[in-house]
Amino acid sequence: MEVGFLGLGIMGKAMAVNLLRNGFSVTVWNRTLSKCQELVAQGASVGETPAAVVNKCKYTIAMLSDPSAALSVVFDKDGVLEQICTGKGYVDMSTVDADTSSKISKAITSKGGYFLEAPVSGSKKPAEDGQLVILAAGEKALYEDMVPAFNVLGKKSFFLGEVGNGAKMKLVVNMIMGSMMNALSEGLCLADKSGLSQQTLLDVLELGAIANPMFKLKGPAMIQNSYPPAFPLKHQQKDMRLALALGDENAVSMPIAAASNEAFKKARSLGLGDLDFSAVHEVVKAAKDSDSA
Ligand SMILES: NC(=O)C1=CN([C@@H]2O[C@H](COP(=O)(O)OP(=O)(O)OC[C@H]3O[C@@H](n4cnc5c(N)ncnc54)[C@H](OP(=O)(O)O)[C@@H]3O)[C@@H](O)[C@H]2O)C=CC1
Ligand SMILES: O=CCCC(=O)O
Repeated sequence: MEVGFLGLGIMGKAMAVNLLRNGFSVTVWNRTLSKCQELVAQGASVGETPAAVVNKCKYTIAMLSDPSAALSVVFDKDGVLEQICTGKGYVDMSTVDADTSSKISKAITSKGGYFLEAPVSGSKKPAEDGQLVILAAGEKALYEDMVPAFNVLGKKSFFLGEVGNGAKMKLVVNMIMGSMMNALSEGLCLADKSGLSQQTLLDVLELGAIANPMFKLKGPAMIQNSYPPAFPLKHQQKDMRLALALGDENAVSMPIAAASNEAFKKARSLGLGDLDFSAVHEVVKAAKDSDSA
């Protein structure tokens, strides 16, 4: 199966490599074109523009940072829209809001193309290991065509119906995740300030009802003030912002998410946006230090 792949950031690179390793023929494009070279070394071809990739491939996947990037790659000069046509499919796996996804869907389908949104749950390591959870919605026939690729990229795919449902599900999941990260950070601070071992707290959590892979993976590094980026904090803040907007639209009060968003925003303002989202711990710690001063 030949696929195009647009966007070789933390996630896109790992996903494209996985497709190559599993026998897919992959043509890649990235805004910073030099990042394509690592993929070429692993057997990929390069398209000079998104339009060139779509022209070459029946199916094109995108994994881009945010709504503005997702729109730009489709609508700008040399973008996807210039070459999409009947018989071609476009699969956007970026985390965006439902409105962005709908705009892209309408544009693609107006040219006769098929559109699927397919954001993912799971981070850098699951992307490398083909263990993502895929939250697809849109054109069912395209979903079925993509099953061989989704089986390589993920451990489970959901088809959630009409365009927007995948985006919304992803935002709900990440809203919960961002709030959980803030709760873990506060817990680590509380343990520390009250004379308890943070590592022992993690050991206790791991054995109880709220054990989860995120606490297990991120907790030990947080204790060491280490935040190597797997899921960049700037993207988590974008997801909190988009989830809060979804809450506004539906009149759902989300005070916990709103407070967490403020902490992520503060972290961004301190220049921590490119670190892992667990770096919000620095903001939570600083607040606790100033409270006790
Ligand atoms: N990291 C993670 O754990 C996860 C991330 N996601 C989501 O996946 C998406 C990608 O995340 P991730 O790989 O971590 O992000 P990165 O920041 O590592 O990569 C972002 C990608 O988007 C490209 N890009 C940014 N702006 C533009 C633009 N205006 N036009 C064209 N391309 C652009 C970047 O190109 P360039 O190299 O030129 O900067 C890069 O290829 C995001 O929506 C994120 O929320 C979903 C699940 C997990
Ligand atoms: O959007 C990012 C999700 C990260 C994760 O699921 O671990």
